[in-house]
Amino acid sequence: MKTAQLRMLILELLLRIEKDRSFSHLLINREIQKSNLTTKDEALLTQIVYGTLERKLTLDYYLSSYVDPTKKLDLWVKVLLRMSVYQMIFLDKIPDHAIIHEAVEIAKQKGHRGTQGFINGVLRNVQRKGVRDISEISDPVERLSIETSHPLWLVKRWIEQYGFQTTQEICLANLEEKPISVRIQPLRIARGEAIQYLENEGFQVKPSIFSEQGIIIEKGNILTNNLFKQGMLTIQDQSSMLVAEVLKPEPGMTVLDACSAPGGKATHIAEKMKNDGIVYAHDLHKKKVNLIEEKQRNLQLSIIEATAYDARKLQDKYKNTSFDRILVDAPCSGLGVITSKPEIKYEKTAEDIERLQSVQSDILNHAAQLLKDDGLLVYSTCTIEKTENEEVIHQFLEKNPEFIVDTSFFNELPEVLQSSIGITEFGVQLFPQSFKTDGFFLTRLKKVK
Ligand SMILES: C[S@@+](CC[C@H](N)C(=O)[O-])C[C@H]1O[C@@H](n2cnc3c(N)ncnc32)[C@H](O)[C@@H]1O
Repeated sequence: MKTAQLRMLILELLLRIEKDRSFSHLLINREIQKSNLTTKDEALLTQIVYGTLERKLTLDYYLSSYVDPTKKLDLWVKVLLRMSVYQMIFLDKIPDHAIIHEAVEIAKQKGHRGTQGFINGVLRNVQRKGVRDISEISDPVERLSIETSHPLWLVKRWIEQYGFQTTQEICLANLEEKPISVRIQPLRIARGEAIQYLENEGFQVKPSIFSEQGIIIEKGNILTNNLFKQGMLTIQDQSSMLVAEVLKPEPGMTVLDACSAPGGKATHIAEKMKNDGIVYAHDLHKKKVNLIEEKQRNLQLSIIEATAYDARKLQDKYKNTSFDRILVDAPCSGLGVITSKPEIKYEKTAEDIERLQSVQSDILNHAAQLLKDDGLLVYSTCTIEKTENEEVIHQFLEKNPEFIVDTSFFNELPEVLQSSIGITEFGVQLFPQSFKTDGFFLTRLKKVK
């Protein structure tokens, strides 16, 4: 693909993410599959799209020296300036004059002469005079917000919850690349065998400490690998692998997965059950239920029965059934997965967090009534918000005094994990900076005997 064409494609992708609130990773993957890009172009596209998104507030701060903030700009002009400045400041692959030339060429195709001149002028200023120094921002909280490109309200909220230093670590970790991790399908391949195979294929990998099924891929494209294509491996963040480990499902059990799509954890549970027993997997959205079925097929499992159902009404469905194990992997703000989905930090609001807490509590309250007396229930989310985690559990325990947090699960975690993360009276919160995983919360509940 010609350079100008590639830049135009990047601009269009960024515009779609801005306008349609599309998930960047889904959009990029789809585009890569469709466009037949070379590996080099693929890497450049991914880097510029993610980088521009990740650094949006920093880039706007840089641009504010040369663009009058009261001037109304078309969205494409703003995005084109951002992606150009991103390349000029954060990448050293392409010379500034080439970046400016390409931006002006794009402007030629999309706008009129005035816009070309404007874009050329702004970028030439950046080239000649450089950008504003962030260290000039005197307020440390505002500085952190601009430096790491996290909205001020979110930074303030995290500082209230975790203090300045942890918040700074969270924000910085959200800008770091996170290695992909995969889970072996243990009924089809052993971890050692998979590691050997991948190493022979030129991959750089290492075993995960989170789960005996986990492998971290440090180098190599797993999507095109045969083990992945044949369903011997599935992609899953290491933090998510903890869920089935902590739930401890056994062969022959009856398990409920209340919020299951796309089935990452349901399939892990089925693997741990040696594909013997039954996992009732539900999701609110019918379309998403297909994803659970597809994952089950790919991994050659058969005990998951997936149907669309609102988890807030589970008691109506299972009037005469109770479960050995229940998983509530609740819908959440996703503020723990900003590394892979940077747009989340700009899109979520404090109101979203409050609204989600009410859905989470509702689902947990309903699902928990279906637990057998000696059963175990895991509640998890991929967010670092106490409102969606600790507070949900706190309120649940107040309403349901027959339940307690089964803190013994902490001692079952790998020792390295135990020594680096803490458990509160409500559960375990993983941060993205601790192990290069998603930010993730989980806890295990059981009934008082
Ligand atoms: C965190 S995701 C689940 C991820 C899944 N457990 C996995 O490991 O692949 C939360 C899911 O809850 C679903 N959901 C949202 N509201 C729901 C409800 N009221 N009942 C059931 N599922 C719901 C969403 O569609 C979403 O797929």
